[in-house]
Amino acid sequence: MNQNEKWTKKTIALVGNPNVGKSTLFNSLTGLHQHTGNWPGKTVELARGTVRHKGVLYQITDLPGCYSLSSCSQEEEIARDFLLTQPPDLVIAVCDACCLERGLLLVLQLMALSDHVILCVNLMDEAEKRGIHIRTDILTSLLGIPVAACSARNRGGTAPLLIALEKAAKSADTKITLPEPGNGLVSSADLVRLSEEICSQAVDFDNAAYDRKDRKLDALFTGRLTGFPILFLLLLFLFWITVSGASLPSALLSDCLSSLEGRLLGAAQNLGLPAALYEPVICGVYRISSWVVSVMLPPMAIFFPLFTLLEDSGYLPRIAFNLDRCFQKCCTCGKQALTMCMSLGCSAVGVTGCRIIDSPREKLIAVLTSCLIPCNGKFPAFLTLITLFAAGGRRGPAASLLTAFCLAGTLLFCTGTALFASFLLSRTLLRGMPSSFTLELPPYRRPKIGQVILRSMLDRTLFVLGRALTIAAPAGLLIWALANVRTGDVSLLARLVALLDPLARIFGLDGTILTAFILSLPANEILIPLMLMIYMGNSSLLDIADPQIIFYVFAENGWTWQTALCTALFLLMHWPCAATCLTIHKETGSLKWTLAAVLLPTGMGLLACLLCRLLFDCLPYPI
Ligand SMILES: Nc1nc2c(ncn2[C@@H]2O[C@H](COP(=O)(O)OP(=O)(O)OP(=O)(O)O)[C@@H](O)[C@H]2O)c(=O)[nH]1
Ligand SMILES: [Mg+2]
Repeated sequence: MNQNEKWTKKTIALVGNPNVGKSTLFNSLTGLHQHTGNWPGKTVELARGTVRHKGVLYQITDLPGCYSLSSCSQEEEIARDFLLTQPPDLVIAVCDACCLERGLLLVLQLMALSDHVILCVNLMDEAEKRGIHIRTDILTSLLGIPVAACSARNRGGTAPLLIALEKAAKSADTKITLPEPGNGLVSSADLVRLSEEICSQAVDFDNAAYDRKDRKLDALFTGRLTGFPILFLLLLFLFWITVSGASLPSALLSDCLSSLEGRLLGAAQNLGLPAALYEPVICGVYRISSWVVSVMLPPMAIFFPLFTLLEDSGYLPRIAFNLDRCFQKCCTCGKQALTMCMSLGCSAVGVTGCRIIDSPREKLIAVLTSCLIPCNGKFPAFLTLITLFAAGGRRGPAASLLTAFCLAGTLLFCTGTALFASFLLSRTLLRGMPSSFTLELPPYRRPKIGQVILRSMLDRTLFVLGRALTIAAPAGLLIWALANVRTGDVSLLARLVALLDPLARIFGLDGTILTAFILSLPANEILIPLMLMIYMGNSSLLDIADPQIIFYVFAENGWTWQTALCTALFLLMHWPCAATCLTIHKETGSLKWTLAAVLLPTGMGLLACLLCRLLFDCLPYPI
C-alpha cells in the first residue's frame, strides 16, 4: 500500500491578489522554493506541493495572483479555470493586511464560488509596523469563515493558518454562507460596498497617512530628473561590488580546481588507464566544468543576492515605471522592463517571465528581444574583454570601478538595442498599438538579508550554475572530440576555423572567434577558453587566469581594438544559447518565431560588427 494512502487527503488552492505573499506562504508550508519577490505577477503558472499536518495530507496549489475571477488577464484565466475545472477541497484566500479592502473583493467572489473558503490575512507584521490593526474576530463573525492572521515570511508565521486548516479539515463540510445581504451577490458594486463595510468595522488605522514615506521615496526613484541617474548609480554600485568582490575567490577557486585536475591526471596515469579513456573525461568534461564553476560561481554568488535585495525592496517595478515612457514610444509594454531584469540572470528565465505581459503581440516582442540583454553567462567573456582592453589588464579598486562603469554603460546600451529592436518589430512584423500598462507599485519592504542570501544562493545561483554545468559538460566532450579527431593531418576544429575565416573577416572577426561563438551555443561561459584553446593549437580547453597572457595570445593572433570591439558587439548581439532557444520554442510553440529570435539578434550583431569594421577601415592609421 502506498504510504500516502494512510493519510486523509485534502486539496487546497492558494488564491489572492498579486504580491500578497501566496508563494511565500506556499514555500513556508511545503518547504519548496517558488520564486518570490516584491512585485506583482511573479507566479505565472500553477505550482504544486504537499504538507502533512495532524494526519492530513494537504496537496497545495499556488495560483498566479488575480484581482478578480472575471479572467481579464492570462493569470486570472489560469486561476479561474483551475478553480472551476479542478475545484479544491479548500480555498485559502490570501489578503494583504495593509490593503484588506481590495483583497476582500476577491474573497467575496471566491465565497460565491466555493463553500470552503479560509481567509488568510497575510503581512500582519508589516501592517502592525504601519499602525494598521486587523480585528480577525470581527472578520470571522462578519464573513462567517475561518480567518487566520499570518506573517508568512517570519518563522512560525503560518501557525494560525495551520490551526484554521485543522479545524476546516475536521469538519467534513464547513458550511460557509455569505453575510446578509449575501448569497447570490454578483454585482461588483455590491461587492465593493460590502467589502468597504466589513473593513470599516474590522480595520483600525493609527495613522491614515501611513504610506507617506513610500510616496517620498517614489518621488525620488521615479522622478523625471532623479529616476534615471539613481538607476545608473545603483547599477554601477551593483557591478562594482560584483567585480571587485569576485576576482579573488575566482582565482582561488580556479587554482584549487586546476590543481585537483593535475592530481586526477596523475592518478589516472598511475593506474595505467588508457589516455583515450581519461583524457576526454578530465581534459574535456572536468576542465570545462571547473572553468564554468570558477568563472561563474563567485560573481553570481555576489550579484544574485544583491539583485534579490533590490527585488525584495520593491525597486524593480519602479524601473518598469521609469522605462514605461520609452517602451510606449516603441509601441510595446512597460512590463518588458521587468522581464529584461529577469533576463539579466538568465535569458531562459526572462523568456518564461514574459507571461506577465498580457497582450500576445507585446509578449512576443519581449520574447524575441530578451536575449539582447546580456545574461550571466555572457558576463565572464565580457569581463575578460573589458579587463584586457578597457582596464589594460590592471587590477585593483580603480580598475574595478572602471570595469563596473563599462558594465553599467553596456547594460544601458543593451537596453537601448532591445528598445530599438522592439521598435523595429512593432513597426514591421508585429504592428499594433501599445496596450495600457497597469502594474501596481508595491510598498517598499525591508528585505530579510539572511533569507535573501540563502534563497538567492539556493534558488538562483546554484540553479543557474547547475544548468550551465549540465549543458557545458557534454559540450566539453564534443569540443575535445572536434579538437582531437583528425582527417589527414588536420583536426576537424582547425578545418572549421579555416572554413569560417573568410566570412568572419567581413565582420571584423576571425575564423577562431566565429567558431568559438558557434561552439559555445550550449553555454556562453566557455567562449574565451575556447578561443584560447584554438589560438594555442591545444587539444583541450585552456584555463588561463592571467590577463597579460590572454592579452599576449590575442595580440599574437592579430587582435586589434577593432577585433575586440567587434567581438564585444557580437557577444551582446547573437543567437540565444541552446536552453533559451528551447524555452522560446516552448513558450511560442512555433518554430518560425524561434527562428526569428535567433535571426533578429544575430542580424543586428552582424550589422553592428560590419559598421564597426567599416568605421575602423576609414581611420587613417590602424589601432
Ligand atoms: N514583511 C513581510 N513580507 C512578506 C510576507 N509575506 C510575503 N512577504 C514579501 O512579500 C513579497 C511578495 O511575496 P510573494 O510570495 O512573491 O507574493 P505572491 O502573492 O506569490 O505574488 P505573485 O506571485 O506575484 O502574485 C515578497 O517580497 C515577500 O518576501 C510577510 O508575512 N511579511
Ligand atoms: Mg507567487
